[in-house]
Amino acid sequence: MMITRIMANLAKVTAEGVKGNIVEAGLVSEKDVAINDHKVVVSVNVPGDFMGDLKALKEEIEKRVGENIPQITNLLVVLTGEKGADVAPETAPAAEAPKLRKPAPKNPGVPGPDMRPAQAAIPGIKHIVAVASGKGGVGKSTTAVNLAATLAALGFKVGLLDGDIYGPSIPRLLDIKDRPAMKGDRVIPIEKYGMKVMSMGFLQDEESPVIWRGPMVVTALMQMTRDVDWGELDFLVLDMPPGTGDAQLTMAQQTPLSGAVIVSTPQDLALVDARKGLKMFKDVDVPILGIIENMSTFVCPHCGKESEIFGHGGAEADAHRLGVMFLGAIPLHMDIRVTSDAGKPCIIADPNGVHADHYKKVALKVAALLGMAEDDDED
Ligand SMILES: Nc1ncnc2c1ncn2[C@@H]1O[C@H](COP(=O)(O)OP(=O)(O)OP(=O)(O)O)[C@@H](O)[C@H]1O
Repeated sequence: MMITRIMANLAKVTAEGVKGNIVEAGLVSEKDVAINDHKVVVSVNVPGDFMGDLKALKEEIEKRVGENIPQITNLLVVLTGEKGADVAPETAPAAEAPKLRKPAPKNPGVPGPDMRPAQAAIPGIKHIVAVASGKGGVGKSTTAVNLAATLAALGFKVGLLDGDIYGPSIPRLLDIKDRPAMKGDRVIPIEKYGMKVMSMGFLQDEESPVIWRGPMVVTALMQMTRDVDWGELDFLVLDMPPGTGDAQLTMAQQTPLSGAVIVSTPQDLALVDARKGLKMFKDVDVPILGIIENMSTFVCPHCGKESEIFGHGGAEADAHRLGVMFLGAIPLHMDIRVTSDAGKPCIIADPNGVHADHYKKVALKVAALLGMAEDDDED
């Protein structure tokens, strides 16, 4: 079995101040190795008192893991833990935190071995905006893709990161079948519709998803945020995994977010799900930019008549009651689903259409809230 051979290879790695090898010392065990087909992700937990050279340790692990296992086509080694986290952000000196973000709470109470204070900003990226939802299926990814593509069409430099590594849908929503290239040890994002896009989906097969465990989700995402050659960006739109579990919470805490946008359907907003999303970001001190109501009204594709199936209108009031901004409403419309399925955001499929207009309003509001545009919309 491949896992046995990988563990044997890992047991060949020793590190300064670590007793025996890294397996014996408990830095890595079978549960830290994810194998998907021919792709392997190894997450190694470096203790806080480790005094050795982290980069050398990472390189040594990278060199050893694949020895005599030619079947491995992709290998991702992630150092986690108090110390290990220092190795990835080589490119991230103590830059100024995004201006909206308050300093990290001293004791945010986030569980997990790789808990650290909020990250330093990533050089070159002005704002990272998380798109989140309290639960799945509300159209979060569709909204993230449309928001990012619209910002790009408005002239901003935009990256889109699919953080939904459990079920990455962005390759499908943007009809991307290419695999990203590497430049040195950095991944070059795929360019599509004027955006730079990165997704775990580019590295895995749709049929056989990787089984991720909490801490690995976070470290994989951090690598995708920092080890990708994003260049200069005004916005990096981060499509979060749906829900508000520990992985999402840690992710929200460890990514230098300028703010979060919550996507909700009208019926969920009145319920607890959207509130959970809000609470999650508040708990880790990430500013909530506002709520986008998705599938707000139903527009009949035959007669064009709008029906408020879910009682549209309450969402805005609910948002205000919850003390957050209402960023706009996107109707439930067949065209949005059809163009998404065809891999085209609305702004590309019909740049002057009514749906593109809805997303433009939302995108401008987000940009304005982050000080990147004037918002002349009255509401
Ligand atoms: N405004 C809309 N009008 C019509 N269809 C929509 C709209 N928004 C999303 N959809 C459709 O709803 C489905 C779910 O959307 P999407 O995959 O974006 O949801 P999600 O919240 O990201 O789901 P997941 O929980 O899988 O991450 C898709 O088929 C999408 O095309």
